Formats: sequence, structure tokens, C-alpha cells
Amino acid sequence: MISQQSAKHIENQWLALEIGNSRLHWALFMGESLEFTWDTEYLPESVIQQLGNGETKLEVGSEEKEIFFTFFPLPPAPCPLPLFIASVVPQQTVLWENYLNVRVITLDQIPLNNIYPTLGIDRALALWGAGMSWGFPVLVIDAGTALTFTAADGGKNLVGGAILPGVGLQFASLGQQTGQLPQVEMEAIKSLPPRFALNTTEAIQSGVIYTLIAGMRDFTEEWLSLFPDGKVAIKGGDRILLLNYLQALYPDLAARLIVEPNLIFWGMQTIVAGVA
Ligand SMILES: Nc1ncnc2c1ncn2[C@@H]1O[C@H](COP(=O)(O)OP(=O)(O)OP(=O)(O)O)[C@@H](O)[C@H]1O
Ligand SMILES: CC(C)(CO)[C@@H](O)C(=O)NCCC(=O)O
Ligand SMILES: [K+]
Repeated sequence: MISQQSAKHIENQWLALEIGNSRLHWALFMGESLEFTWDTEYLPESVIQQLGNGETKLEVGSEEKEIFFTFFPLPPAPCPLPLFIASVVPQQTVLWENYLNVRVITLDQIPLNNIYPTLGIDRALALWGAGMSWGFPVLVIDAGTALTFTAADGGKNLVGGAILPGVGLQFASLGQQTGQLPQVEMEAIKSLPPRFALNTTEAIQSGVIYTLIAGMRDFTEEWLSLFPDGKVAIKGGDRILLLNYLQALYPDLAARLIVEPNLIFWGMQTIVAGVA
């Protein structure tokens, strides 16, 4: 038997899914409160279909598995939980089309001014989430698959931004598109590499890391000269790595950064509260 209170809890629950270019980012909300976040790989189509039907068991060969325990760090939910999706990967978005209780968040739902039509929903939501949590003007640095800068002024107008390959993509493209360069793994970089390197691996590390940090410093300083009271927030899978290097090289600048992995979820929360 489910008690009144836990029944009410379940009623309030919803899932937020951010479909990124490398993986999925999940959050479980209880009303407006963010309970829990986790990341997964992209899910198999069969699993998505079953989740969307409210099925909780998955046949793997002759075995039956709990979908939730297998793919999520959560106990099974009784029904398909309401699901809100923000996606920058259209081929992944369509896989969730048949989920019983799904809403895809689109740019027109975000109350920022001056948005251009092809702006990534992740950038818009992170910017909105940062502004709503820490105030405008705000610059968001997203250190994900792509590294992006996205800024809004005090009137919630998109000022604009920039897009470049993220840390992993820079290493991968050098490793894959050249005849002699090795694939450098991020885990191999423990501390700042020597600036002028005398071996190939460290030369790649130096080139990628020092120019990324210089770029982050340059965009941030430019932002702060335009908006001296502006906030700067950083998110994304490589945020800690880059923040550590920024800290080592430019501690004063690093100290100004708000580090918040969940900016997109905060953005989604305010949008969902408005439309749900
Ligand atoms: N467990 C992990 N799996 C994959 N990438 C990871 C992991 N931990 C850290 N990263 C780093 O995160 C980066 C990707 O960032 P993130 O997960 O924020 O991107 P994403 O899912 O592609 O989202 P976006 O499309 O918004 O960039 C990679 O460059 C990688 O170095
Ligand atoms: C830049 C990425 C890949 C970052 O995830 C995403 O926001 C996107 O696909 N944006 C569309 C282009 C734009 O934002 O101008
Ligand atoms: K593409």
C-alpha cells in the first residue's frame, strides 16, 4: 500500500533530460526542488520505448532486468514519470517521441530577448538558469563537447557568444586527422604541462590547454570590461579540469567564476514551473 504522502511525492516527480553531444544528463525533480542528477550514455531504442510505455522490466536474453536499476541510479518509478527534454541532438530527440508524457523544451519558451533561431537550446537554458539564479548580466562558459561562451545583458537580451571545439574534441581531432599525432587522453594530464614541450604528447597538451585557458581569460576579461558587474558561470564535463588550470595561471579571474554543473536544469525548472 502506498501512503497518501508518498503518493503525493510521486505525483510531484518529473524527470529532466538534457541530450548533449556526448551523452545524456538527467535530473529528478520533486516539484521545484532538484533531488538528484546523473549522467548516462545514450540509451538503446528498445529501452526508451519501454520506459515511455511505463514498463519497468527489460528482457535481456532469458533474464529480466529492472530498467531503472540497470540504467538509472533510481528505484523503479510506478508510471512513466513526466519527462521534459532539452536536446541539441535531433536524431536522439525523435527516439523519445512516443514517450507517454513528454514535453520538448524549445527556444520560444525561453524569455530571453534577441535570440537567433539556431541558438542551441542548451546555451539558452544555461544562460537563463544562470541569470535567474545569480542575476543578469551573465556570461556562461560551457566546457562540454563544444566549448561555448554565451552572454546576456541586464535587460535579459542575448549579447551573443562563441563556439569552439572542447578539450576532448581538440585532442580527438588531432589524434584522428593526422598521420603522426597520438590520441592524448585527458586523464593523462595531472598538472599544467610545460609551456615549451620537448615531446609530442606534452606539446599537444600545452597547445590545447594553454590556448583554451588564454581564450577563456580573453573572453572573460572582455566581458568584464563591457559589464564590470557581470557574473561569469562555468558548467560542462570539463569545467573542473579547466577551472584548475585557470586557477593555477590566473587565480583572481578563477575566483570570479561561479561553478555550477546544473545551470540547464535550473533553467528548465523555471520554464517547467511556468508551463506545467
Ligand atoms: N564520464 C564522462 N563521460 C564523457 N565525458 C566526460 C565524462 N567525464 C568528464 N567528461 C568530459 O566532459 C566533456 C563533455 O562534456 P559534457 O558531458 O558536458 O558534454 P555533452 O554531453 O556533449 O554536452 P554538450 O553537448 O552540451 O557539450 C568531454 O570533453 C569529457 O572530457
Ligand atoms: C554549440 C552546441 C553544440 C553546444 O552544445 C549547441 O549549443 C548547438 O548545437 N548550438 C547550435 C548553434 C548555436 O548555438 O549557434
Ligand atoms: K552537427
